Amino acid sequence: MTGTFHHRQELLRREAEVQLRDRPLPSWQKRVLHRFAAERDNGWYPLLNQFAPHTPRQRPDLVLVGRMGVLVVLLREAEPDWEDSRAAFVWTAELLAGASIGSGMLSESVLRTVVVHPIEHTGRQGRSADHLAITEDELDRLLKRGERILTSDEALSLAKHLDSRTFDLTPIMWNSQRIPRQRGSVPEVLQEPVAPSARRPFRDWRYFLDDAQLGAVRRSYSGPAQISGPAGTGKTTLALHRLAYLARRGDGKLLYTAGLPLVPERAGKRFDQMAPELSGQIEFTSLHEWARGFLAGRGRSADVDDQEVRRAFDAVWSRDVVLHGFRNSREYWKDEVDRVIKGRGISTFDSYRSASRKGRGGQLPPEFRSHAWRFYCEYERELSERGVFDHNDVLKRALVELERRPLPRQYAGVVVDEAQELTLTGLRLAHAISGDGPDQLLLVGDGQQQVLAGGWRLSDAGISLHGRGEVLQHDYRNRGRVLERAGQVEAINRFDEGPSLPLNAALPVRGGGQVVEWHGLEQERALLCALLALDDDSSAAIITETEASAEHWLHVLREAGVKALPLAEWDGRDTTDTLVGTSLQAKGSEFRTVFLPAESAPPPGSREDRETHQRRRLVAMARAQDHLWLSHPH
Ligand SMILES: Nc1ncnc2c1ncn2[C@@H]1O[C@H](COP(=O)(O)OP(=O)(O)OP(=O)(O)O)[C@@H](O)[C@H]1O
Repeated sequence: MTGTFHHRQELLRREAEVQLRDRPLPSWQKRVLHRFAAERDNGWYPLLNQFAPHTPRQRPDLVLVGRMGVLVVLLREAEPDWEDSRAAFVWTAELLAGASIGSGMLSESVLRTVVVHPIEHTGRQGRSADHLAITEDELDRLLKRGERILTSDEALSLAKHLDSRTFDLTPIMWNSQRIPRQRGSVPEVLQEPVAPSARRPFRDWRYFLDDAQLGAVRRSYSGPAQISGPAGTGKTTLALHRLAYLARRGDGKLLYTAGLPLVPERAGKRFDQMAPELSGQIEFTSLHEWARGFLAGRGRSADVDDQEVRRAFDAVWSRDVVLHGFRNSREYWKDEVDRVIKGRGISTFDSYRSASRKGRGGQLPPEFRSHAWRFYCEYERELSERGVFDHNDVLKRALVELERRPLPRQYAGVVVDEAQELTLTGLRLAHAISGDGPDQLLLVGDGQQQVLAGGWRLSDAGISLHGRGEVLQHDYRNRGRVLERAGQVEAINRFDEGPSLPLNAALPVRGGGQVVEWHGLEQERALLCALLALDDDSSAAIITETEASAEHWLHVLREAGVKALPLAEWDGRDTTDTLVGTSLQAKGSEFRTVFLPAESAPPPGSREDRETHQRRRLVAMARAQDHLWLSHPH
């Protein structure tokens, strides 16, 4: 078979020689092209630039499409400029925009720029942030090694798509009207089965950005900018692509941070899948972690003893008699201290008396403001007597330290995801890290998904958008029925910064989906049956409102022998375990199937509790891609 295989390759090579005979290409480039053409039977489709060898500097000489992806090939004697190799990549990516494969779309991750040099080239070789540089004798590295990320049909449809989109690329050794059958001589190693794209998890990142997303990725913003849009519209996706775009420009380190823990780590994992070669240029960390690391770097201790902080608060709460009378909720007063007083950086009673309590609903009568202030002062005293500080103090200290002595080298750009969850101090800190320069700060968020108390105006932090905002509308995550159901949740957006859209105005990209509304007495049994009946091992999660309920379901699953993982411990990696956690812990994630069991917690009393409850419910439902299982109290 090997003999036949080589014979066949030799025939193809000769056929290519004939086809390229009249092209005035240097002989080394011809050798490379013959080699590529000889791979036709192995499912590679070459498209040659019609101007080659006088290809414009910023265009590829050749695009090669195969099961290992789309190669943007530059045949160059010398190392191309960074801008040229990037421009060739972008040009090809733009041609591919809108190309679909099976049920999915493509992402930049299938594209790779490769610079091929003549054999005698002695300059830089190997992988750079932007491309792989090899010499002509190393072509096997491209053609034989590497992960197969497309099926043969997908590769063919992409090659055809490219052929139909431009006259600049001409198929060589294949014709989009008449595709030669692949021969039986294909080595077995190339015939490994590839899961049909329909069954691949949608989060594979095999898609290109839509026009609105792509525009925002590339736009040059003269100052801070904002991306908003309902759940599932690709805000994080866009932010990550923008980071990749900025990283490729190579102006320095970038920061992705968020107003919530877990989110940056999961985003980092997504980024690794998308552009692993750029991961080293971007720091993924929560704002609190960033502040702790920064203070530690300045020789200042910043470790928070959560238990001691809790004890300090509980000591004050247990002595209180007045605030209980206004609202008997520890969480409410904890939020007042954390998210309003400390979160807004209020340091005198006078400023608290007149402070906006944005996002807190209901008025707090003046006498209660003074009690709340006294409560706060006692809490501060408790903290200092115990020799500890809380998370707000860490952010505040970092902010003060940064104002005292700015970063020696600024980030080339800062993305703040889930921005609606930041406190005002958090926002000020993010702004102090990024500065106001062009492309320095990108705020990403959706007020309808705000799950933590509080709020602010950008102007409170001295940030001005001047219309630099984009609103996304196409929901790529939730199938039609899931989106319709989640959109019915009355989740009020109290976060009125910049333009926004509610979930029920989002346009589903994928129809169908399934919503089960379960009513009955034996919820545990029903949920377990539905979980076990899932026809595949794609991702599933049980999302609850309270941590106690999450604990309960973890226990139920484990008792039933179902492998379960707490969402709080999950970093975003693929897993076949069922994930269990609260809607807060589910932020920045998505699952094929989501279960929302009914909970026995007392119904929320105050208006703001009810609103928060509804927003959390929306967040939970909007994590579901295809199936949503809702249980209703009997
Ligand atoms: N242009 C696109 N084509 C196909 N899929 C896309 C596109 N943009 C985003 N997606 C996919 O849609 C899903 C949701 O994207 P993403 O998590 O970025 O949304 P989001 O707006 O940040 O959501 P949320 O606000 O709920 O966190 C992801 O699976 C993402 O890969």
